[in-house]
Amino acid sequence: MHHFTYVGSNLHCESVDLAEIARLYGTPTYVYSATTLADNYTRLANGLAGLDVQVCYAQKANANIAILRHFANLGAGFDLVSGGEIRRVLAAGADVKRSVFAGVGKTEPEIKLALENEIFAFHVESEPEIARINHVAGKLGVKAPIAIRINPDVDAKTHAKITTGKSENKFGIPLKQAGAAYEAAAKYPNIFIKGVQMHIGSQLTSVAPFVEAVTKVVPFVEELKAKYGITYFSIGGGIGIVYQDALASGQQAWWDAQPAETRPITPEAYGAALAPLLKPLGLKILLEPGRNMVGNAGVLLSRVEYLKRGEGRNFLIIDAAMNDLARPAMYDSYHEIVPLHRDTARRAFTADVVGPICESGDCFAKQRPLQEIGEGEYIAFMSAGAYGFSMASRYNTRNLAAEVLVKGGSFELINARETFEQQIANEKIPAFLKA
Ligand SMILES: Cc1ncc(COP(=O)(O)O)c(C=O)c1O
Ligand SMILES: N[C@@H](CCCC[NH3+])C(=O)O
Repeated sequence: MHHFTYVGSNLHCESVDLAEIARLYGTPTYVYSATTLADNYTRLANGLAGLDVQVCYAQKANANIAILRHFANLGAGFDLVSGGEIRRVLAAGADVKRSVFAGVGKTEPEIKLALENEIFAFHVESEPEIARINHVAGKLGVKAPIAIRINPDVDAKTHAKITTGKSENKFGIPLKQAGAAYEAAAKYPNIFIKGVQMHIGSQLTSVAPFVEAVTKVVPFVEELKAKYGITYFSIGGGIGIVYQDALASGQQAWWDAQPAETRPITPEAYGAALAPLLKPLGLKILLEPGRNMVGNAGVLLSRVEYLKRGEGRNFLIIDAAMNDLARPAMYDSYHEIVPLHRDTARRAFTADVVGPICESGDCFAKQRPLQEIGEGEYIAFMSAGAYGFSMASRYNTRNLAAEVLVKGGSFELINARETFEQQIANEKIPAFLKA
């Protein structure tokens, strides 16, 4: 469920008219619902009620410090993949002690920063990384807590670019080699074996691959508990969200109307399927959800610049582009596109919705049925809260979008639109070119 809905003819986030935000701050602008964010956190934590659960929100999905603070206030830690992400936790005034550090390429300065801030654990992705963590911990005179990321070789049945738990993926250590990796880790003087981790992919739309992976790994987890006294098992993130029919899926009635076999995954179904497998372990269970926490809590607002009527094709040219929301260009992913002002009296038409960037890939939707809409009107991309702003770039010297957080009837800018001065500030012309 989410809190984006039409009130009369106008699309609202909670009780704020989104057109008001578009007019006030301009576009493209991301808008997030604080209530949806909180609901998503609570539903997931409650889905595994009865277990000792720690939610480590995967910050890569949306790293705005206001959102981090909101989740931290609710009790979340974070799943981090860079020194920059550690710095964001600190900037949000949150605690790194409840956070884990993943990623295949951790550098020495990043490991040092994590240790200095007493990271909950490193999620180790290779044997050479264990040696490096041991070395940095030794220099600091501390013991580094680690968990090894297991690659269970399970098909997550998601997009090839975001599946991570197959043996051909670069992530983790294969289950068959993991025992030896733990034995090697146990020999290092500055390493403390704390847990075990896995993450099989993103945007999973069914619980079956999660069940398969957990079932496959559980005997090994039991062995690790007996051998090393590990205290936690992180089952990663990956729970998918609804992209098609995103607006309707904000209503309970929509979920109830879906046939049981094809009903999209919910935190409740995820919890119900996994809790019985996890409970007997008697371990703390870490979850690393990203998309499911923020995806349906955000929209991207954009303004129509031109309606170009091509040969047998309409092009709706808008002021957002692939640099603002890269998912359609990168993964051919679908985002529902809706007008901020709905007018049922208007004709329907189909259009390619495109941005102003000089690439044919700068296309959000092809031949999309829409209400006829024209210059100066606003649209919203639904389900844009995850991997939207966090993947934005400045391609074509475009400034990064603004971000706004709504709660009830209030809203506040949580990231002002970048200016060209800010964008260019770090660049300089070297003296040898100033002839
Ligand atoms: C290690 C790890 N944990 C958690 C996540 C979050 O994934 P998602 O946003 O699909 O929940 C990712 C990204 O896929 C990841 O690589
Ligand atoms: N960036 C991807 C998800 C990657 C998940 C990160 N491990 C997306 O937009 O769907």
